[in-house]
Amino acid sequence: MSNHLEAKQGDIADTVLMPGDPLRAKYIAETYLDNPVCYNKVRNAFGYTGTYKGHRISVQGTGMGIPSISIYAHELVTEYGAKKLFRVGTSGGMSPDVHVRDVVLAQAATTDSSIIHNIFGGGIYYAPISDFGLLDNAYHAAKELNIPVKVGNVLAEDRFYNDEMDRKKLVDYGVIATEMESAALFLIAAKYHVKAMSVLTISNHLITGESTTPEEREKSFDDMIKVALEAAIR
Ligand SMILES: O=P(O)(O)O[C@H]1O[C@H](CO)[C@@H](O)[C@H]1O
Ligand SMILES: O=c1cc[nH]c(=O)[nH]1
Repeated sequence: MSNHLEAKQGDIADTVLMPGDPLRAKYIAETYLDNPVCYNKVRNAFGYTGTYKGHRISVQGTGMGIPSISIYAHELVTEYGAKKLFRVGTSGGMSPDVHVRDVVLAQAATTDSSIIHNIFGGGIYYAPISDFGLLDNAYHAAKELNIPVKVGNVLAEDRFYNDEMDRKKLVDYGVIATEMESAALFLIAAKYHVKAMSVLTISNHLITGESTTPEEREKSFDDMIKVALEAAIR
């Protein structure tokens, strides 16, 4: 048991998929895992462990934003020994090169989060990046599954509603999509010498206005989930 998870030691696998939405965790466990067992219901942040093609995998809802995922990532790694973390999340398209339902592999996560900058101070802007091995696995898993992916720099921003953000400049500098957690996940993984990456689905587009319903967001992003699961067992 940790501060926010009621799992017992051994209940959580080394490899954990981490959607922001706890109901997406339930959907992934019930749809893709054999014999899923729910190990956490604290705060409705559902967590399950089961097997995928014979490999033990957990899926843990992390909530929204850097403070929330930081709690779950920290406890999964330091209290339960998780070693490979895959965020599976929705994201807003920013570049004209991405469209609704595209799968994005986050190579790096640019951020405005003071949580990240405050760790280093002294003018340092740390560059949180995906683990190259996991990224490589996800890229090749997607190729084998015939699922097209875009690989690039994503924005992990502190505010969902943020009309002060200069998105055009970020797109000019290669940022393709926005979400709210990856920078913290990559930073925590670096701190504890474990591996992390993010597989995202474009759920809406901030420039074109394309969007999806909450039900679609909860259930229909199977390509992202398949890429993460296949990457996890490679
Ligand atoms: O779909 P999830 O994984 O929650 O991710 C995205 O959706 C939430 C905002 O709607 C933020 O958590 C953002 O990162
Ligand atoms: O953080 C997010 C997630 C999905 N869509 C957005 O526009 N922002």
